Amino acid sequence: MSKPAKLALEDGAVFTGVSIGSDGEVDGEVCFNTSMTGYQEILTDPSYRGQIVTMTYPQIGNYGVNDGDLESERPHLSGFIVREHSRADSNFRSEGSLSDYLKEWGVVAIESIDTRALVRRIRSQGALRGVLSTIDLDDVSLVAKAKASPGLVGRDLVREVMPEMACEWQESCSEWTHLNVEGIRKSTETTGPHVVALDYGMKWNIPRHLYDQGCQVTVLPGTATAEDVLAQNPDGVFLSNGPGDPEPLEYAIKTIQGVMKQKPIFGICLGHQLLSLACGAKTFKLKFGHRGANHPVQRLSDGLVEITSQNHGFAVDEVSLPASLEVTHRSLNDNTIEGVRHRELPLFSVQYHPEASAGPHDSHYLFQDFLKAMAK
Ligand SMILES: NC(=O)CC[C@H](N)C(=O)O
Repeated sequence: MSKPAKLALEDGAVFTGVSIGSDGEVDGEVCFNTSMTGYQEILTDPSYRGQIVTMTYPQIGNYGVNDGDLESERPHLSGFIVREHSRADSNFRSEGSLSDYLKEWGVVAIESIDTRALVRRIRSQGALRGVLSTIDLDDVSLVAKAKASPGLVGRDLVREVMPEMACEWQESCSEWTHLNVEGIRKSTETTGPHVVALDYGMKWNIPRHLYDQGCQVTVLPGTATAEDVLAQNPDGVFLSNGPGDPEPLEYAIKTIQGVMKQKPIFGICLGHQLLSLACGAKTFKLKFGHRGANHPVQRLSDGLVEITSQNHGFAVDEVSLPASLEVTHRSLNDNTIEGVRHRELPLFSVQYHPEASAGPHDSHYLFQDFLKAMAK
C-alpha cells in the first residue's frame, strides 16, 4: 500500500507524492543534484547535512545499493526526493533496494512529484527551505513549518557529522577506481609522506586516494587544534569537505592559521573555503549551488577543462580575495572560483571533488600535486 508524503516550501508551494522511505517529518534547505548515478554516494556524503536533496535524473534506484559505494557510515542528508523510484534493482553488485536502505536508516523520502517543476522553482528563486512529511499532510501547517525552519546560514553543522576520535586510515579505493584512473595503484605499503587529514565530515574516497598514493593518513576530528596537528609531525595537512556555512567555523580557521606557515596544505570543498577564509578571503552563499557529476571547470594555467563532481552551496568571494591568493580554477557555468593557491606558501585547494565518487576522475592529478608539494 502506498503511503502519501508531502513537500512544502517556504514560498508556499506544496508537492504531494508517495513515501519511499521512513515515516516522519524533516526540514532542510531543498537543493538539486544533476548526477545520473551515484545516489548512494550522495546519500552518505556528510556535506549534505541539513539539506533535502532532489535528483534531477528521473529514475533512481535501478542498480540498488551495496556496501562498496558508501562515502560514510550512514546517510546524512535531511530528506530525499526522486521522480520515480525504480521498482527493480538490477545489478550484480546490488545487495538490496534503495527504498529498504532509506527505511533502514530512517530517511524520509518521496517519489512521484514533478521534480522538474521543483528544480525550476529553485533555479529561479534560489535555494528554498522546505519540510518533507508523512505525518502532517496539512498544507498550511507544513508551509508555516518550512518558513520557521532554521536554514543553513550561520550554523555549525560540522560538529554534527565529524568523527569523535582520531584514527589511522587503512582502506584503498575500489577495484573500479583502480580500473578507471590512470596513475593510481592499490596501496601495499605506506612508505610515503605522513598526512594529517582534518575531518569536517570527510567523504571516504578522499583518504582512500591518499592511502593509494602510499601516504600514511592520520585522521583527526575537525575540531583539532594547531598543536594537535603539529604534534603528529606530518609532512602535509589535508582539509576535508563538510556541511554547511564555512564562516561560523572559527576553530577550524584558527587551526589552519596555526599550521599554514609550517606545512603544505591541500583542501577540498569546505576545506577550500576554510583555507581561503584563513588567508583573509570571505565566502558567500550561491543562489542555488553546484551539485552534480558533470560540472565543467577550467584550469587557468593551461586552459584544460575538467569535468568535475561538485556539491557546494557556498563559494569564495572573488572581490574579497587577498593578494596572497591566486585563482587557479574557474567554473565554466557561472565563472565562480573553483580553486586557489597561495603565491608564496605550498597551500592550494579546490571547490570541487577530485576524489569523484560519484563522478569523473579528470582531476585526480591534484592528489599527485599534493604529493609533490610534500616532497619539496
Ligand atoms: N562538499 C562540501 O564540502 C560543501 C562545502 C560547504 N558546506 C558548501 O555547501 O559550500
